[in-house]
Amino acid sequence: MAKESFLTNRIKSVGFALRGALLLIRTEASIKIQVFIAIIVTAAGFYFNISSTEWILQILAIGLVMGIEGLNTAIEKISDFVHPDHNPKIGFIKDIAAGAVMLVSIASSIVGLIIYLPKVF
Ligand SMILES: Nc1ncnc2c1ncn2[C@@H]1O[C@H](COP(=O)(O)OP(=O)(O)OP(=O)(O)O)[C@@H](O)[C@H]1O
Repeated sequence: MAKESFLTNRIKSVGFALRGALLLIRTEASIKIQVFIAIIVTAAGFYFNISSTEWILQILAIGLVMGIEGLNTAIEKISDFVHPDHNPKIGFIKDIAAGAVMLVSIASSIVGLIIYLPKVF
């Protein structure tokens, strides 16, 4: 059987990644909240006519939170798959992954406050 071309493989990988992103948004409650916040701050960006630099920082903050949330979800799924029972080590792994989401969420919230507080007050 002929090997698939580099381009075909890349296109397939993009398809798998898109399916993963859609699955994440459809099935995970926390990412739904993050998508909602992303829509609100995007609307705020247009409303307050933020600068290009502010858009770049806002888009990076949104992407970072959602990306880390995706990895956190993947870690939770792997943990539940390899060890479905209660286990302190699994709890520790899940707590660390959740901590990573919290760290980027705090940083992103601070970015949002720095952008919008001076515009509102
Ligand atoms: N198998 C387990 N063994 C020990 N502790 C666990 C286990 N599963 C979950 N926990 C504890 O419960 C917490 C929540 O885990 P869970 O998998 O329910 O994530 P979640 O709250 O659904 O996360 P998210 O809201 O991001 O989907 C973990 O951070 C961990 O402290």
